[in-house]
Amino acid sequence: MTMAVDVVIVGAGATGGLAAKNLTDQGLSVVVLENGKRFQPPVDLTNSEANSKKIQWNEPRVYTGKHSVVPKAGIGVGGGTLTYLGVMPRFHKNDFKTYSTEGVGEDWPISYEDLAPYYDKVEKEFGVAGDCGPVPPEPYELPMPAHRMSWHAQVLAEGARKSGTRPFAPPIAINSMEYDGRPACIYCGWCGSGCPTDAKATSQNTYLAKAEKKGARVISEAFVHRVQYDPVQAKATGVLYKDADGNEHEIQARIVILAAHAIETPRLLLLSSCPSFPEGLANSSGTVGKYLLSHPTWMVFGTFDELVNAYKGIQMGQVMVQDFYQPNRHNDYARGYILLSYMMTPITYANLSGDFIGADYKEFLYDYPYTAAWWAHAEGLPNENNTVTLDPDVKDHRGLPVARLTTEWLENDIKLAAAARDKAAELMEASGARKIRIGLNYGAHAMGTCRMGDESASSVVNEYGQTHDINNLFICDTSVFVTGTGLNPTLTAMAIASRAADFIGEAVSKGEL
Ligand SMILES: Cc1cc2nc3c(=O)[nH]c(=O)nc-3n(C[C@H](O)[C@H](O)[C@H](O)COP(=O)(O)OP(=O)(O)OC[C@H]3O[C@@H](n4cnc5c(N)ncnc54)[C@H](O)[C@@H]3O)c2cc1C
Repeated sequence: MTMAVDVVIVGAGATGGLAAKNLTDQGLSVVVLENGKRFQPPVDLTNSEANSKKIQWNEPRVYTGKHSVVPKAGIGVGGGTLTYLGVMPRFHKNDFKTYSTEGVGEDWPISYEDLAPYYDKVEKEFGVAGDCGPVPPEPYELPMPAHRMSWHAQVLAEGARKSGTRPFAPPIAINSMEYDGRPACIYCGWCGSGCPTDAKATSQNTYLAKAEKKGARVISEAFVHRVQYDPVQAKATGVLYKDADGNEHEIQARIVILAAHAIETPRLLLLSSCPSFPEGLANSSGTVGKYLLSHPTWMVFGTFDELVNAYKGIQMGQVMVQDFYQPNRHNDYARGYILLSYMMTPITYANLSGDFIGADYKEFLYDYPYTAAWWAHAEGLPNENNTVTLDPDVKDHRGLPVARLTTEWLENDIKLAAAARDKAAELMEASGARKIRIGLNYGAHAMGTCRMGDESASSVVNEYGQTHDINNLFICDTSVFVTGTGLNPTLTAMAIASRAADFIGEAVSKGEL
């Protein structure tokens, strides 16, 4: 099958869905291609932890390097938002200027002020509840009030307050009241397995649903394996994809947008090498796949004499501490960290235990209903050697090389994460835990790999996600991040995508694209 449209978007996740809605509203014909299936959450994703296997990226990848990274990627119409936990804080002003403020990382070509109107817009369109907290980038209001803290969050907040910090209910994209036609949360605790009530905002139940009503087409089980390039026009001309039966299709488009997340977007560019771009499409800088960012994190568990039943309620972020986020020159590390409440369903709890074994492990499992948990979440600085490349040996079921991830934390990352872990343990003790256990240490989230910048020699895209090399090829997912910050990434990725979509619409109306 061959089809011709104005815009083809690869990936129906957080940013792809948003771009589809925005560009459809601007009158463009849009097709979104998604590798995963289309689920009906109330039917397909009800009350089973095993569901997360259906909606988390489940194709092979190769992990190398000294430290482990869990890219936290989704699959299916809705992408990562099907399984994410909805914590949606704004980045801070100095997050965009780490080099000028602390001499580490790099400055972004955009500032907080560039994104502020888009943060505001996305929070309203998507539906975010909560407070901006005691140290926001600027005071701001969210469209829904905060959720009442669960008992788990109250236990953690009490210790945090006793220790002199200011815990608060952070922004979270789960309805605290009926909003935009979706119901209020019933606190069933299945957020990560796919919200069965639609109270959690996903790309599927917000942007994509609206885009499809206006004529956008979302094709699921469509794996894009090549972006087509015409050297005569110096333009991307569309994409090739394989359907579930392995049949080949082509979509021709004036504009190609990659929104496949920070692992699959660079993989696709590397798979799309051609005589004009032998090292990967739009990779004249050689930076496609480099500077893979993630958050160095530790799980910190505290077990109490009384039942906590932390699995009741929203899984993550019913309480956050951001008092240690601001850089402080008295620290022996740069940047900052946050603490987030995080209690998971039983199998994930068992997996996040780290290396407890034998009787210790048995006791840890037994303690589940008595246990509270902080997720200590720090910033990992950009490192050119942290990469996504094509694995030379392992192929997917289509015969295509899979992504190979290489990661190593450097000294600052390790020190910062350790400070976050120790602070979480201190707060847990102040809450009255009788036993504190340090669980898994891993790199969470995936960002970077096609970073934005003003210089075409050292970055892949400009501030609007437009590749320096090919003016009708855009990237609008978390791969464009320059630094990872210590905060959850999705709201910022969506704000960037919203700004990129406005830029594309304007360029089209001026006849520039
Ligand atoms: C368990 C979990 C919890 C999380 N919790 C939070 C949280 O609380 N807060 C937060 O900010 N973030 C959270 N995240 C991360 C969040 O999901 C991602 O940051 C976000 O979804 C990234 O958006 P994206 O548009 O870049 O990519 P995604 O939303 O991942 O969408 C990319 C889509 O592209 C598809 N795709 C990939 N390759 C191809 C291809 N070649 N052809 C066709 N389709 C393709 C994928 O299947 C996927 O659906 C969490 C993630 C997980 C897994």
